[in-house]
Amino acid sequence: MLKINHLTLNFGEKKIFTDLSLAFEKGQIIGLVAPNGTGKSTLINIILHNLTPQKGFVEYNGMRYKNEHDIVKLHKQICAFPDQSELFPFMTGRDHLKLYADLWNKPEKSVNGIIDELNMSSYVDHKVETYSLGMKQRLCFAMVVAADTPVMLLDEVMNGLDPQNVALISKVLVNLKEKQKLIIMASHLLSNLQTYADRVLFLKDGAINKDFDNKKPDKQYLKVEKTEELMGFLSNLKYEELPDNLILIPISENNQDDLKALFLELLQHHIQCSIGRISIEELFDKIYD
Ligand SMILES: Nc1ncnc2c1ncn2[C@@H]1O[C@H](COP(=O)(O)OP(=O)(O)OP(=O)(O)O)[C@@H](O)[C@H]1O
Repeated sequence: MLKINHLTLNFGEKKIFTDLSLAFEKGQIIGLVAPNGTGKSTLINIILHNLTPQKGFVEYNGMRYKNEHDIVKLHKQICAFPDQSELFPFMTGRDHLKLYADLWNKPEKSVNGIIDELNMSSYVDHKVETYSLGMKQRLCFAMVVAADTPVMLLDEVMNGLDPQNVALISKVLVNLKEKQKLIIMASHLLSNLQTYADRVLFLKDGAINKDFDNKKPDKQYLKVEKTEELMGFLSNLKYEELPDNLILIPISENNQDDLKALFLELLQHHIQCSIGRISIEELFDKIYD
């Protein structure tokens, strides 16, 4: 569906992405995770064609940003979460929603359903200049919902929201995913990604350091410290390696006899291990420590 092919982008001497390739499928929530200043917004801006990489290209269903015609066609398919500074203070929230529905050729009446779904009816007919931070944030999200594009790019959508509104937006995100939208969200709210993201990408040093499959957030792993001795016992097993020498062996994805054999080796060689799930927060700490 959406692909990023061999992307390289530098700001002067500063390397942001080096030969980065990624493919995304519809009907998924993708979490984009990294410490401040790593490149999450830059990646979103490249997908939107606000930034042109030095090398590589973005592709959506075979279309690429080649000329004005392609740019318009692609922008019909991709909508980004607007920045609050892009809102017009003297317009109402409803005006903004109608504007986005209109720009993306969506029926104006869809706006009423979005207002109800996002619990905005008490303020949506007031001017934006009277809104709190969280009310504006909900409006910006509602504008993306009104555009109703197959790809939705959400940079820090949960910023400034109270827990009830985080839960509300998360519920709408799940509905959008069920309608086969591709949702890419850069976020620092790791517990929220843990619950809702299907896949979490950890950006580091110009590349994806970890592409974590989070479809089964309760998946159990056997966790063992990486040593030369241990690696000798893993030949038949599926495992993942984390940057700080931790080996994760997914229990449900391995043959039970192979796991039993590994347990015996661990016992005989006095190698310590533990069993449990791995959280996005734990991965974050390990990758960026
Ligand atoms: N237009 C620009 N010119 C020069 N450097 C830039 C530009 N835009 C971003 N950068 C730099 O690129 C790096 C990545 O920035 P980016 O905004 O993508 O980070 P981020 O991961 O989204 O951070 P945050 O979590 O703070 O939003 C930063 O070091 C930033 O200073």
